[in-house]
Amino acid sequence: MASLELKENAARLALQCLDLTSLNDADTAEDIAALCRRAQTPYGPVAAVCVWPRFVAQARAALPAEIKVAAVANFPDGALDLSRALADVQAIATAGGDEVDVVLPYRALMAGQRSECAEFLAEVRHASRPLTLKVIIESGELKTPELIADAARLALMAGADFVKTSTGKTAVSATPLAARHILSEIAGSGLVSAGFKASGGIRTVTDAQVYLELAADKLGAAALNPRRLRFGASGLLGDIEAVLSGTAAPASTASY
Ligand SMILES: O=C[C@H](O)COP(=O)(O)O
Repeated sequence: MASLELKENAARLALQCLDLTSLNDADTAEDIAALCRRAQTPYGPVAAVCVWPRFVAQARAALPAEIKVAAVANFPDGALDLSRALADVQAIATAGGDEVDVVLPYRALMAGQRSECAEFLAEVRHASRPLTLKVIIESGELKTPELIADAARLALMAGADFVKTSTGKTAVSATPLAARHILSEIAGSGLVSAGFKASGGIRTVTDAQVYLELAADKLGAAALNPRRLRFGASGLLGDIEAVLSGTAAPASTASY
């Protein structure tokens, strides 16, 4: 298949799997209105928008049901603060949100508080049902393959629907290496409905192609859909649209 066609296919998949994100401290209602307009592109809808809990009701009212509204909990610091996380979950659910992206207390995990983290996730999972739950493990801070794999296992054992790499607020966000470790845990879990979300620093279709290839390799090509794969990104949509409108530079290489 020609590389340009592969890149267009990647752009289409990335669009279908995109959690179009705005998580700036200074976000306003006008910013979120603009985000919701951007979510409905000439090439089709994104999977979801991802916002602060205080914007969930506005986003839900502005969007068709096919576009999910995700919001963040325990974000971005990932404190071991269950009451705050549960308050975020409650706010998201009450406002009509569809999906919760909760930050794992990753510093607590690094400090050896594994059972506390498991309990935290179990409580968040319980409180967030029936919403989709994504657990942000902050792989760039965990750093080692062992901790990244263990965090992914904890998320999956708690019943997370997705394991998500990053908040986008730390020095290192999604990396292909971290993605490989997380995808291996998802594949090894045997949970055929569990998915992967790459987030933070993904700006181009070429960036996204790397994760599409990894997901296809580890989970199978049938998993390249928004039920199993998401991209969390604030800046990727522009390049997706450029590729789909034919104005982007031709792809160099791609295969999956
Ligand atoms: O969850 C998604 C991230 O916060 C987005 O990060 P980004 O602004 O680097 O795309």
